[in-house]
Amino acid sequence: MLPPTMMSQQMWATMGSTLASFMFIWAIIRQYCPYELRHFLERYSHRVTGYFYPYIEISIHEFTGDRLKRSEAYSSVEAYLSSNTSKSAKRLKAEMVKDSSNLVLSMDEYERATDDFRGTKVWWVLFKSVSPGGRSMSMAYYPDQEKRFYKLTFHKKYRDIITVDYLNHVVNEGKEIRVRNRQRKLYTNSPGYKWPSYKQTMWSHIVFEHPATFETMALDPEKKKEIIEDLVTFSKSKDFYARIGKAWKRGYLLYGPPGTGKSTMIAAMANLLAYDIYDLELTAVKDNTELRKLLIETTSKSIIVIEDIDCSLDLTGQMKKRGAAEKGFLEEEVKGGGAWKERIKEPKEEVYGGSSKVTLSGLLNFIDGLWSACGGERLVVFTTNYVEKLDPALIRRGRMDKHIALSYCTFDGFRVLAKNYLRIERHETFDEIEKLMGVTKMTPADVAENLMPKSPNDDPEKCLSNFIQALEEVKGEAAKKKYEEIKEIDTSKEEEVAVEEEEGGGNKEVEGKRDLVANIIRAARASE
Ligand SMILES: Nc1ncnc2c1ncn2[C@@H]1O[C@H](COP(=O)(O)OP(=O)(O)OP(=O)(O)O)[C@@H](O)[C@H]1O
Ligand SMILES: [Mg+2]
Repeated sequence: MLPPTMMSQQMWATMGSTLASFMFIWAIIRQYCPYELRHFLERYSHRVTGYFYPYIEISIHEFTGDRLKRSEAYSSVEAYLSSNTSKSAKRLKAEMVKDSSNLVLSMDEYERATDDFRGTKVWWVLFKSVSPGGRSMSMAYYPDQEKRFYKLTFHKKYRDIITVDYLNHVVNEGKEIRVRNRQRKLYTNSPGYKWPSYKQTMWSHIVFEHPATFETMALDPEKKKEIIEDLVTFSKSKDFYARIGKAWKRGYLLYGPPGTGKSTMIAAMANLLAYDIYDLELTAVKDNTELRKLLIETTSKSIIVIEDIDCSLDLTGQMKKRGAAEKGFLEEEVKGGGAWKERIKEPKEEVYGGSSKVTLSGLLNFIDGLWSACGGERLVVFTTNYVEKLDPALIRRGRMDKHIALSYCTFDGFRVLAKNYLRIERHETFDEIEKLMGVTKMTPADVAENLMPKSPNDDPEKCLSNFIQALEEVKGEAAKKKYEEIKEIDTSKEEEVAVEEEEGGGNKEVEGKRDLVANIIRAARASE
């Protein structure tokens, strides 16, 4: 059977005149007949037309009920049609839709578009009706109200396939298109903020526009490939997680010295998967109940981040006692670096009225309790400089499924940064740089800083020579430090030797050490 749009001219003419006569008679009846009769006729006229009109129509309105919220179904249909029917529709409109990152094309009003679903043809039309404005009883003026709705028309013999399968397909695909095109957000729970009762969410947000990608990250290529594959596999595993009965989420623990790219990697993850980020400031959370509320408000396709987890929560009961001892540990860890001193982190002050009552068990519940399954498709990422300080329960597999160590910059990492910063892939100085990087410890943050032009006239050659100089300095500093340490041991040993020699014996170990110290001093002087 032909659709209404494709009937022959003659059929249209016959139908048109019948309809006109019918409308005329109907107008007279409406005016003169009593309400009961009119109501009866209205009910049965639909049935009568149903006998000779073999099409079914479904309307999807933009606003329903109180007009406060746009209908989800309408938005999904709009997104679906914008990508699927833009080829068949001839009049389209382009708009910058709220929360969308680019121009969105959609069918213009009264435009018809066809779609094909498993060999079944359907027709979509966007209609607009205007209800006239006027004055209310209080004489306040209210404007004309435009109501838009999509009308879907299909033959009645396809009722089941269209009302169930096709509509589901349209809504699901439309939702996915909306997620893909949306403006991504960076959410945070502001510390100490008193949430007004009318405010519906505990998160505040800005548009997320971090430029980091895995391509621009200085990371061992094998490791990079492994992490990307892990993330992409996760994002495509909805059915797998459902089959094994596990909530669709995955925990990542990123650890390493400051400036090795933990925060940068989170931004790269979000950009790879087009996820939002919820940056959770744990010390600003009053208690476990508030933590759960925050969790419930997060949406799917997002990364929940807790940075410096060791500084955020008294996981071992030792947080306040830490300090100097850990600083010492960290200095040991990053002694090869330069700018690390400013980046050493103190345990964070609790900001919620000075008494955050979030406990370890509250946090464990947050990660994998019953509530954690709400929303689905989420990554939970913890970062820390002190992985060994964390409670094993917190980071066991299943909670933090993947542990990623980020460390000092390798030569491969340097090459990525040289390509990003200087647009150089190969240079005669690279061999020397490779040798120097083999014996020094420099974080990617320091490498990046040293590759930056220091004046407007610095060309890539100059930046590379600055970098080599910085590597030499780090090497010299490390050698000096080693020398100081050995000298210290040596002095104490010398005292022992003096006693032993007085007693008539020699000490081979100390003699060996002396040679080593002499070599180190020579190396340190050479590098100065
Ligand atoms: N692996 C990397 N690749 C590219 N750039 C990096 C990398 N690591 C660090 N950087 C650069 O150094 C800066 C600091 O890095 P980032 O903030 O990610 O370090 P971090 O590991 O999170 O440090 P912290 O432990 O102090 O939070 C970044 O802005 C980035 O420019
Ligand atoms: Mg960081």
